[in-house]
Amino acid sequence: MEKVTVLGAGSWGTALATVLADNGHDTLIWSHREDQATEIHEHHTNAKYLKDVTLPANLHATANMAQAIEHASIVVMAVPTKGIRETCQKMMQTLDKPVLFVHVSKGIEPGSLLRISEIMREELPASVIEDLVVLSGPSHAEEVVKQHPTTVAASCESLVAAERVQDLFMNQYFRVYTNPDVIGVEVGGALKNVIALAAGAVDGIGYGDNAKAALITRGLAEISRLGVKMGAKPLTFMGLTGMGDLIVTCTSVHSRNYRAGFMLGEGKKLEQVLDEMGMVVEGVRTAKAAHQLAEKYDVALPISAALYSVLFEDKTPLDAVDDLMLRMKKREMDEIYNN
Ligand SMILES: NC(=O)C1=CN([C@@H]2O[C@H](COP(=O)(O)OP(=O)(O)OC[C@H]3O[C@@H](n4cnc5c(N)ncnc54)[C@H](O)[C@@H]3O)[C@@H](O)[C@H]2O)C=CC1
Ligand SMILES: O=C(CO)COP(=O)(O)O
Repeated sequence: MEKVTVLGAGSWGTALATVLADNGHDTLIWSHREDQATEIHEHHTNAKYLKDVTLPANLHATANMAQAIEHASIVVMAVPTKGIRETCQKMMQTLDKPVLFVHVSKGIEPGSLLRISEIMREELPASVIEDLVVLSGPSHAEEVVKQHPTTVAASCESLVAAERVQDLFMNQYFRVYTNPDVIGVEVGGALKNVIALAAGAVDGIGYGDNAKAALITRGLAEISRLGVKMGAKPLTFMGLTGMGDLIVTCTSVHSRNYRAGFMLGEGKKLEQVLDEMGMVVEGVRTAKAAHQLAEKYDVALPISAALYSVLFEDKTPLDAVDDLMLRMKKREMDEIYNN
């Protein structure tokens, strides 16, 4: 049995804490909100994020970071990308021992263009990082808490650390593979949210399955093209954290990115969409990062660029699709890895 603290009590932090508690680990979840910690600890619910779910009785919660850190030999970082730096800084007020970190967030920081593991290594001294493993893949919280079969990958250069995380989470309904390609896993997880916003938008416009299949396929091409330039292995994008997560996010009603995109396609403005969602829509910030990454690495990311113009340049989704369809002629395969 391991002593695990999950930082972040939204849908994903709570669902993963449930898996850990189901596996018999001594699991504590930390929320930055006192009311939410109390709800989880005393009532075994987290109603805003996981409706009609009763959490395991052996899952505990706190809003006290010092207590959360004191508890842990393993820390799971499950806050949205925007909160990663702040949470690391809060943690460092008390953390003075090495722990194994697992992060499960999917984003790239605009401006710095850092992946989550890079942000964490920037904020945390090496002396407190025993190892840092990424856990990612096609995994909606709403299905995990129902114990529906789910597969993900634990990614770290150290196979020993990746296997420890594999053992920590793995059970009958939650299957974990290992993958040493941290860059590919993080880039795939972050960029699929941008494509999912676009997939939601084409459905919101009222277009059909042909358009969505095109977005998924060409979306994977542009994610791979960028990822390879950033140092990822091409094959990773064919796996769970690439194609797998892209499929689930572009096609599931559970996806906040897909649902936000759908509303954009219906003609709603971004601000209104984000208000209505009330949960994190990671693809919006990552679309900004993608825009900057395209320039930095000199890679064409046409779907991400079209989405960016809808989100931040007031282009209508219909016009953005027209622009994509009328781009200059291309060969399908030559450009995937050679731009
Ligand atoms: N929901 C899902 O099924 C999955 C989510 N993820 C990723 O997990 C990460 C977290 O997402 P969710 O839990 O789904 O989001 P959510 O919107 O359901 O919950 C976010 C939680 O983080 C808290 N929070 C916001 N800012 C914070 C900060 N600065 N410091 C501490 N806590 C803060 C909120 O109060 C809330 O409890 C995201 O990067 C997401 O892409 C990954 C796989 C599946
Ligand atoms: O990453 C996810 C599923 O693997 C969750 O996606 P959303 O953030 O779009 O809900």
